Amino acid sequence: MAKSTQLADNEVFRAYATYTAIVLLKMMLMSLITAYYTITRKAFVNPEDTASFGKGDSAKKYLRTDADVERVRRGHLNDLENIVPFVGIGLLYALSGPELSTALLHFRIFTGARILHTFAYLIPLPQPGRGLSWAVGYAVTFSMAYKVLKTVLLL
Ligand SMILES: N[C@@H](CCC(=O)N[C@@H](CS)C(=O)NCC(=O)O)C(=O)O
Repeated sequence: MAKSTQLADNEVFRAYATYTAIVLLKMMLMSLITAYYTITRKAFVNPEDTASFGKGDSAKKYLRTDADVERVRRGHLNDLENIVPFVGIGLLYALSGPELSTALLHFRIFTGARILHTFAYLIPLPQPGRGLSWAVGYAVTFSMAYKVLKTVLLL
């Protein structure tokens, strides 16, 4: 086995890497779900994607938007708006020397909140389910940013 680097020996960094990989994989799954809905609903947004259904008007009817496909796309966009900040701020946070238990709490709550947000958006669950899951994830990232600034602030 290759020799581990110092970062991989740091438990907080390992926790960060673990949960970051989980939420990024979850976000990547949104592409597959989008593709599934696009194909099963036969709702395409690019003319070239309908080519296999023939030419002219027979293919044109598949060039449309579908409520379910758009819902997954909005869920994916919301992941981008929230998971990308988590990845950046989470890395700075992991390097700012937090307690392992506190860091794990942040990472676990964020990951759980984003998974819940996806279920709430796709099922869909009645509000405020989605709103609350979004707010919890957002608050976790905010809390990590606060800790980073409290630790390293240099203006
Ligand atoms: N870009 C978001 C900003 C606010 C936000 O993320 N709200 C959460 C809780 S209501 C959400 O799930 N928004 C739905 C979405 O982004 O499509 C929006 O337009 O709603």
